[in-house]
Amino acid sequence: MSTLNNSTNVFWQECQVGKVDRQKLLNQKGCVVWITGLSGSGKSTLACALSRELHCRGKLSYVLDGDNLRHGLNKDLGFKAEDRAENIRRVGEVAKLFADAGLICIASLISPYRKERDACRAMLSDANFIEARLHMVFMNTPLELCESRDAKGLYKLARAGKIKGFTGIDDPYEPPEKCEIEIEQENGVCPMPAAMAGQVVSYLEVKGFLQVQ
Ligand SMILES: Nc1ncnc2c1ncn2[C@@H]1O[C@H](COP(=O)(O)OS(=O)(=O)O)[C@@H](OP(=O)(O)O)[C@H]1O
Ligand SMILES: Nc1ncnc2c1ncn2[C@@H]1O[C@H](COP(=O)(O)OP(=O)(O)O)[C@@H](O)[C@H]1O
Repeated sequence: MSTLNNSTNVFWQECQVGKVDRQKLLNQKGCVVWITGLSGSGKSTLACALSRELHCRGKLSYVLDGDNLRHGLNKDLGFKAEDRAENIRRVGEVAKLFADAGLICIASLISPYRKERDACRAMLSDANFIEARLHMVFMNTPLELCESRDAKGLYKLARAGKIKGFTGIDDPYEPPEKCEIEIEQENGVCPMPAAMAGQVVSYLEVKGFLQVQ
C-alpha cells in the first residue's frame, strides 16, 4: 500500500538542548496568548501593545496575526468553515512551536468556532505541566462598535453583499465559554491599548510566566 501521502514511519527526534534550557536562557516560560474576537474588535491592537510592553520588560514575544499569516503560510486558505478550521489548526501548531522555543507567542485570529479553539487548547495542554500553556483572551467588543470602526471597510462590503460569509454578518462567531481574560467596555468605553496590555501582562506575571525560578 502506498504511504506517499501519509506521515507514516516517522520518528520523534530528541535534542540535547530542551525547552527548560531555552526558558532558563530567556528567563521566561513559553506560552501562548490566544486573542479571539470579531474583525475590528481590537485583536491586533492588543497584540502589538502586549508585544511592546513585554519587549520593554526584556521578554521575548512574537505575534502571529491572522491577517499577516494569510499572506504566506495560509495564503492557500479562504474563509469557508473548513478553511478557517485549517487556518486555526496551523496557527495552533506554529504557536506550539514558538511556546516550545520559550517565547510568549501572541496569536491574534478571529478564530470564530469553539470546536477549533478547544482543539488548540487541547493541543497545547501538557500532562507534565500543571499550568496551562494556552491563555485565551476574548475581545468582547460588540458587533455594532466593530462595524462602526470598520477600519478596513469590510463590514460595508459585507452589508452590501460584496463579501460573502463575513464573521458576525453572515458567518457565525461563537463566543468562548471559557477564557482566561475578557476585555470589554467599561461604562461604554473601551480600555486604552496600554491598559489592555497591562491586564494581560499582570496575568502572565501572577501565573509565573515572566520569570524562571
Ligand atoms: N469573510 C471574512 N470574515 C472575516 N474576516 C475576513 C473575511 N474576509 C477577509 N477577512 C479579513 O481576514 C482577517 C481574518 O483572518 P483570520 O485568519 O483571523 O480569520 S479566521 O480566524 O480564520 O476566521 C480579518 O482581519 P481582522 O479584521 O484583523 O480580524 C479581515 O481583515
Ligand atoms: N482599545 C481601543 N480603543 C479605541 N480604538 C481601538 C481600540 N482597539 C482597537 N481600536 C481601533 O479599532 C480598529 C480595529 O482594531 P484592530 O486592532 O485592527 O482590530 P482587529 O485586529 O480585531 O481587526 C482600529 O482602527 C483600532 O485603532
